[in-house]
Amino acid sequence: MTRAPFGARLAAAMDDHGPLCVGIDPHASLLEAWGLTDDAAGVRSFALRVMEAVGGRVAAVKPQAAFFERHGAAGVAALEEVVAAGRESGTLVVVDAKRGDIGSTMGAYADAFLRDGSPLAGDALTVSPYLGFGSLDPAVELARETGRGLFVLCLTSNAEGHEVQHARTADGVSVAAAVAARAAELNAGADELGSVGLVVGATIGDAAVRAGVELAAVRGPLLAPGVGAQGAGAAELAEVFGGARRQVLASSSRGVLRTGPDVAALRAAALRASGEASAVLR
Ligand SMILES: O=c1ccn([C@@H]2O[C@H](COP(=O)(O)O)[C@@H](O)[C@H]2O)c(=O)[nH]1
Repeated sequence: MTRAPFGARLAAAMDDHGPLCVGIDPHASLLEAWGLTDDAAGVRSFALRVMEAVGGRVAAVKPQAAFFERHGAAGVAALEEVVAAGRESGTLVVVDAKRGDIGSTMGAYADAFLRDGSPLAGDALTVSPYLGFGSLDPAVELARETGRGLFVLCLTSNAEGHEVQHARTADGVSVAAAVAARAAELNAGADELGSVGLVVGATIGDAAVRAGVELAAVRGPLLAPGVGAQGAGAAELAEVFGGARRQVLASSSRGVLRTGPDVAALRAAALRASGEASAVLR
């Protein structure tokens, strides 16, 4: 199937709907709060209700694969339904599975999440470069071939990320800066926004500056989890992203999901979060 590159599709979606990605994280506690069972049927109802509320109204959704996988095959089947619902509503789907492995195995992950015809293939996948950036090559190649995108973990929103991401290579460059530089190389030929993005937490304060990561130079999208439940808001987005703010896709899961299960309330929360992100990022 021929489709425009992910970066171009995401840029258009953010222009149309604002720079918000709604995370679909069916935590056990949220399932209980929504009156749903903590099993695959509950996860399915939860996720499809979020899609009903926000499909066609926000730039992207980000199902967190772990919350589906914890319910086995039936949970994974629910994730497949979310991917299909995104396709039907025209909302981009970023599957947050954070895959990363030796190249030969990475090829199999790429087949699962990035190959046309796979029921788990959304529009983009989160990947981990911490087995070496080159180990991601099979995913990079297949994503390019199929017009899909990648978000490579760079500066994550959790405090523990620091010990790996701020470590220095033999050249004195931080690991995060080396990851960002490799992503920038892959985006070199892109017209507007490239298709190889980074994950940069909205909670990291001045860490990009301290790690020498030149966010704008990446020329790809910057997925920014941490908005809402992890404490980041407009001020934090402005601080972290500065001159790269137009590349940012802010991501909020529990901040929106807590307002469910009412569809209208979920939709209102998502639109409010999208408006707040637009005010600072667009
Ligand atoms: O650095 C990262 C990378 C990914 N995440 C994921 O985003 C959501 C955050 O959920 P909230 O409820 O909005 O806190 C979750 O799926 C994480 O796995 C992240 O938080 N930080």
